[in-house]
This record gives sequence, C-alpha cells and structure tokens, in this order.
Amino acid sequence: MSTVIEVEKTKTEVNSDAKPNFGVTGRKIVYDKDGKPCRTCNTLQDFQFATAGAKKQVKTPVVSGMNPEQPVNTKIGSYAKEDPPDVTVLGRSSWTLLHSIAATYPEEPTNKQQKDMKQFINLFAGFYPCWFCADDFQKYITTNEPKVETQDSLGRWLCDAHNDVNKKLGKPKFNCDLWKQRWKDGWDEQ
Ligand SMILES: Cc1cc2nc3c(=O)[nH]c(=O)nc-3n(C[C@H](O)[C@H](O)[C@H](O)COP(=O)(O)OP(=O)(O)OC[C@H]3O[C@@H](n4cnc5c(N)ncnc54)[C@H](O)[C@@H]3O)c2cc1C
Repeated sequence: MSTVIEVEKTKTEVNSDAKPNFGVTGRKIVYDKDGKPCRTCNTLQDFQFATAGAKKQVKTPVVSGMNPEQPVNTKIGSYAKEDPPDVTVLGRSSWTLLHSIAATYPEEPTNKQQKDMKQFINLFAGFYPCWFCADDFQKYITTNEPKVETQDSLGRWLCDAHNDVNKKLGKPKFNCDLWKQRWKDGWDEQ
C-alpha cells in the first residue's frame, strides 16, 4: 500500500459524494487539513476532478510545454497560461534542483558548508509544498542522516533518498553509481 493511501486515511476526515476518494488516474485523492483537495499532492487531472466534484467531467488536457499532463489554455502576453505545479511537476523540478545542487557542492566542503547543507536539507524537507511527501521525507532524514562530507557522499545520499521515494511509488531503482553522469558530467557517448 502506498504512503499516499496511508496518509490519506489518517488525515482526510471528510469524504462524501462531493469529495471523491479516487481520482481519474486511479490514485487516492489527497486533501489538505482544511478538507480541500491538495493541489501539490495530486496530479493535475485528479485535482481538477476533485475540485469539480465527482459527477463532473474533466477534460483531457492538451499536450503542451514541459509537462504533457498540463494543459496550456491561452496566453497572458507572451507567456503561456500554465497551471500551478501538481505533485509530478513539483517532484521532477525539485529532484532536478536537489541533484544539481549536489553536483555543484564542493568536493571538499568546509565545516560551515557541511553544516549549511544539513540545514538546507532540513529546511527544504520542512517547507516542501506536498505535505505528505514532506512528512515522509522528514522521517527519512531522521533515520538516514544526510551525508554531507563530500560531493560524492551527498550525491549518493540524495540518490538513495530519491530511490526511497521511487520504491514507494513502484518506480525502478536508479543505479547510484551513475548519479554523476546523470546530474553532473553527462554520458560518455562514443
Ligand atoms: C522530497 C520528495 C518527496 C516526494 N515524495 C512523493 C510522494 O510521497 N508521493 C508522490 O507521488 N510523489 C512524491 N514525489 C515526487 C516523485 O518523486 C516524482 O518526482 C514524480 O512522481 C515525477 O516522477 P518522474 O517519473 O518524472 O521522475 P522523478 O522521480 O522526478 O526523477 C526525475 C529524473 O531523475 C532521475 N532519477 C530517478 N531516480 C533517481 C535517483 N534515485 N537518483 C538520481 N536520479 C534519479 C531520472 O533520470 C528521472 O527521469 C516527491 C518528490 C520529492 C522531491
């Protein structure tokens, strides 16, 4: 059983016909503590479905932009009118930022840099916009203290942390020996 379901059971108290338990993707709908659908915890489709109510139809989004699941309705000036991030876009962007930070972290960080990095990871986990993701990530950090001694130790620690989420979501495990190729050096294509 995924954490989405476990957390949803404990924190969601109101579910009626107007508040569906499941979204169009088949995932459990995650609600905020005020009972409203959580925008950053659900896919955009499920969020729209839960917001519209179970009986209304949700239009299949038109593919455009960085997330094929996100519709681009019209433009505001020269910018596309994009929706706020859902759990997928937020996650992908966040992992990109985190792994990229590891890729530029000093190979021999000072004591202060190590302390700052631990603080950054703790603050990041505390402020992560998807609340149930944040809860689990904070638990992960408590039992798996961030390894900030070198660039490689940080990169591998993050890779393991990412794999922990992959496992929870039923995604394949990433080979952490390759974290630098993926996030720093690029692939040797000869
Ligand atoms: C801290 C955190 C907690 C999250 N918790 C949840 C949650 O509880 N429930 C939920 O539904 N979503 C969660 N997410 C989002 C989830 O992890 C994914 O980002 C999201 O499902 C989109 O997945 P994706 O298939 O685009 O690839 P992502 O998992 O976002 O990965 C992006 C890319 O990173 C590379 N990659 C994959 N695994 C690794 C690894 N182990 N190390 C290095 N690189 C790797 C691959 O090239 C991949 O294409 C969380 C995200 C973060 C940052």
